[in-house]
Amino acid sequence: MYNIFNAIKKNHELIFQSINITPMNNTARAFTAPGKAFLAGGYLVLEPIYNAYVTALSSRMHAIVKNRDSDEVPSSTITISSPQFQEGEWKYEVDNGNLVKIPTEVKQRNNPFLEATVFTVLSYIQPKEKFNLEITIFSDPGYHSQHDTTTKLSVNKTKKFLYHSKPINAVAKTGLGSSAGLVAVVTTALISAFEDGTIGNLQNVIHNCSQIAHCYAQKKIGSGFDVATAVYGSIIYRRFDPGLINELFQHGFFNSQNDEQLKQSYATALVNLVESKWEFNNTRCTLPPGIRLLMGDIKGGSETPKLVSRVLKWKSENVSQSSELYKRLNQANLDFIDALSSLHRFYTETPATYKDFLAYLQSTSVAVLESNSQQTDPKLAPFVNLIEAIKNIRSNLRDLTAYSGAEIEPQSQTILLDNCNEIKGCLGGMVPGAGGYDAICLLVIEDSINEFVDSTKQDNKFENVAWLNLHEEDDGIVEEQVNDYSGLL
Ligand SMILES: Nc1ncnc2c1ncn2[C@@H]1O[C@H](COP(=O)(O)OP(=O)(O)OP(=O)(O)O)[C@@H](O)[C@H]1O
Ligand SMILES: C[C@@](O)(CCOP(=O)(O)O)CC(=O)O
Repeated sequence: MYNIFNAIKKNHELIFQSINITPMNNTARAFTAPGKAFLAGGYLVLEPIYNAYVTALSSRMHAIVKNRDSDEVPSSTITISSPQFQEGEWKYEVDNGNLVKIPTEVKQRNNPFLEATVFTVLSYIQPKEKFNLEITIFSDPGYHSQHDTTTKLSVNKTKKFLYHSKPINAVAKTGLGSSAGLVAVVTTALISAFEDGTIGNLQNVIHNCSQIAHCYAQKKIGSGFDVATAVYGSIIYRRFDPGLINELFQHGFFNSQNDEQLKQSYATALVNLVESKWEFNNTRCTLPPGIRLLMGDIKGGSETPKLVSRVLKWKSENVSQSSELYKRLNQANLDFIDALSSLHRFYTETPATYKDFLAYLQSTSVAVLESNSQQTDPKLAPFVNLIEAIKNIRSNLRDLTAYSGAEIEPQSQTILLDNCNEIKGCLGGMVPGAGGYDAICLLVIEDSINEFVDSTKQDNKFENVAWLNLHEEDDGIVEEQVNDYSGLL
């Protein structure tokens, strides 16, 4: 009979054949993973048939991992510190003979995302030798409120971080996906501590482990767009089958965590899942040349789980109305994705003409273009299609708001986005992700961005918006220079 366990083991050994499972002493490596702006596909992306468009950001989560002398500790230890936050240290002591075990923090400090990451990676790799790992986390300024902070720079001034006076749970977030970035970068740091190669060939393993750990920490299976973006960068994303992870979480191990046989079969199921090929879309993308993402943090906030459960309830109770609306919203999302790729083609084929049109658009606004739509130059079509797609995404999200009662594009956000459309250089904007009162995302012509921001500063229509100092950087996980963190570690 074909022995599935041996097949899995063989594959596992193949993946790790270049990996030295004993951590290398006193070496350090640094990695970063980006935050996200979810431009198109919210709600629909919960189903594995719809594509979404997610942009990776210049705000990144950092992890520097060091292998310390294992003789310094009584048993294998992972110490994770996040020095920008009060009480930001979590220490996990584990037994190499018993790694398929949910670790407890030595001082009972709870960080479900770190706990889930340590649990998942150690159950997956099961290092045989004793280890003593030290991981330091930093998050770029965009992730959290900048209120009540002090700044520290690295010696060579390439890294700048804000230090908060409170613990992580008491500091307001801006919604860039801090937990997804954290899980992805700590997963990478942990896996890399046991290998001596580059991370390129481990990207899918890192992604799958991170998705499993993130779902485990959240106690729910979201679409995973934030974790996928943290690993792969800006992507057109269609989710994986949620059944993959559901099945793992229904394993008997979670009901009887001391049963040796269940531990073994859980580890086998985990290895199998991490190393299998997941069906999902992670096609790389990037915004067209000369077009910049501008994100505004809004005073106020919304809770994604509440919005999601309201939409899902309405959807299940209104099957035909919801399927028609989903169809229209999906078409608008696909038109948005198509418009962006036609702009890339336009630029590649005739860069000079593309730049001329961008310059023309700098002198006008979406509101003016809409009022003159009859006279618009037909050559402007690729840009007009983008503007039109954004308009259609918004009008369908407003319908979703009205039908479901979930405040996805509430009236104050409609007014704000319409006001942005009055300003020269803005090609339109939307409520990102689940929407609500958290944020807005705009596409603005790069050369107009300073003028755009300045004109909003003098206008009280924009008093509730704080423009975030970030832009698209389309890379996923990358390895950084450890020296760039000197003075901070
Ligand atoms: N710099 C950090 N250091 C330590 N833990 C962190 C850090 N950033 C995030 N976390 C962990 O992630 C949790 C926040 O995760 P949560 O999913 O609530 O927010 P988020 O991912 O930023 O949300 P959103 O998807 O809306 O952006 C924190 O409570 C903490 O456990
Ligand atoms: C509503 C949803 O589709 C997007 C949530 O996005 P955000 O966390 O608001 O950026 C949920 C999900 O995809 O998990």
